[in-house]
Amino acid sequence: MHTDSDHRDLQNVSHSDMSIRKDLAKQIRDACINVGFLYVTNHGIPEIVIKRAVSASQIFFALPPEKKLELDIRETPNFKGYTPLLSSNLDPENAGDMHEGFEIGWEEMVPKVNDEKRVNDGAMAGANVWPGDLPGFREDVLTYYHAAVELGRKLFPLFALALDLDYDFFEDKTKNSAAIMNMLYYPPQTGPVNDKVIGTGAHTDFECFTILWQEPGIQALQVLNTQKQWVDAPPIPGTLVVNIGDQFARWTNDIFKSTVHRATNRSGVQRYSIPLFFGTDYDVKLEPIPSCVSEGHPPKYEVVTAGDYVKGRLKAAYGH
Ligand SMILES: O=C(O)CCC(=O)C(=O)O
Ligand SMILES: [Fe+2]
Repeated sequence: MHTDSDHRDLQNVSHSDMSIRKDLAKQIRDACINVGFLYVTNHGIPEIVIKRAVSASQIFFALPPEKKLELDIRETPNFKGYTPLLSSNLDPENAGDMHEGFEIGWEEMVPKVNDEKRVNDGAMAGANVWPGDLPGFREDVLTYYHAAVELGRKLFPLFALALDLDYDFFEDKTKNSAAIMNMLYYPPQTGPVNDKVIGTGAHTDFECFTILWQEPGIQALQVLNTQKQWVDAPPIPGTLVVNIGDQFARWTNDIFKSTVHRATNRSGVQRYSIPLFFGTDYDVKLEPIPSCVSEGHPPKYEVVTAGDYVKGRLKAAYGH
């Protein structure tokens, strides 16, 4: 999971020469079909943007509990805001996830009166909530969010090419704002190891793909390989992790692998991570791409809209 062959250099992600883009897509295809996880370099998000978002996260999670609970995710429509420790649970076998979170969806940096993107969020509509007295917090978090969304928008054409589709196949399906970002804080877990209490329980992500920043120097993320062994996916400086989620498994009738993963922080120090989950627009139906279906490989999944699907999965994770 962390050899050079798992790295994809995104320098040419939007190259004007389509054959160069197709070469890159071919490399991505292997990772999508075989492991569902890859590291990307030259991802284009400036280090300072990452740094500011992480500092903002550290300051937010250090607030007193009652301040954070003013933004309780259980009190907002459609999963925006603060998740206290142990109040989400991604693996029903577990007692709850040993992390705190702060979740946001699409928002313009300068709020618009009629933000068309957000208005079109349908099943997932609901404004972000922000702490009142943290100067610069919203700006630092949204700056990272927009940079990561921009990266995500460049990756959709690459995934389309990796599936032998036109590069713009997902363009009319990704016009709105189906990008949820979750800033995560994992307190150190020391003492006896209890397999039922881990940072983020074993799960697959719900959307098309995830772009994950993880704290350098701390091993926590693990990926389940085809032999059902947990393989470490350590943070690698200068890279981001990109992994396939269940919407892509549905689009591709399981040709792209949405791989089970989990995270636990046994490092003895605090850990932060920031996944950003990209889906197709919430009103788009998750239908298998024709070339991924055949007589020998019939459709595996019932067709649902992306919004209903994500909402259902979030409800299960947050228990409301
Ligand atoms: O914290 C991490 O490294 C992974 C988090 C994750 O998998 C998730 O939130 O879906
Ligand atoms: Fe995940």
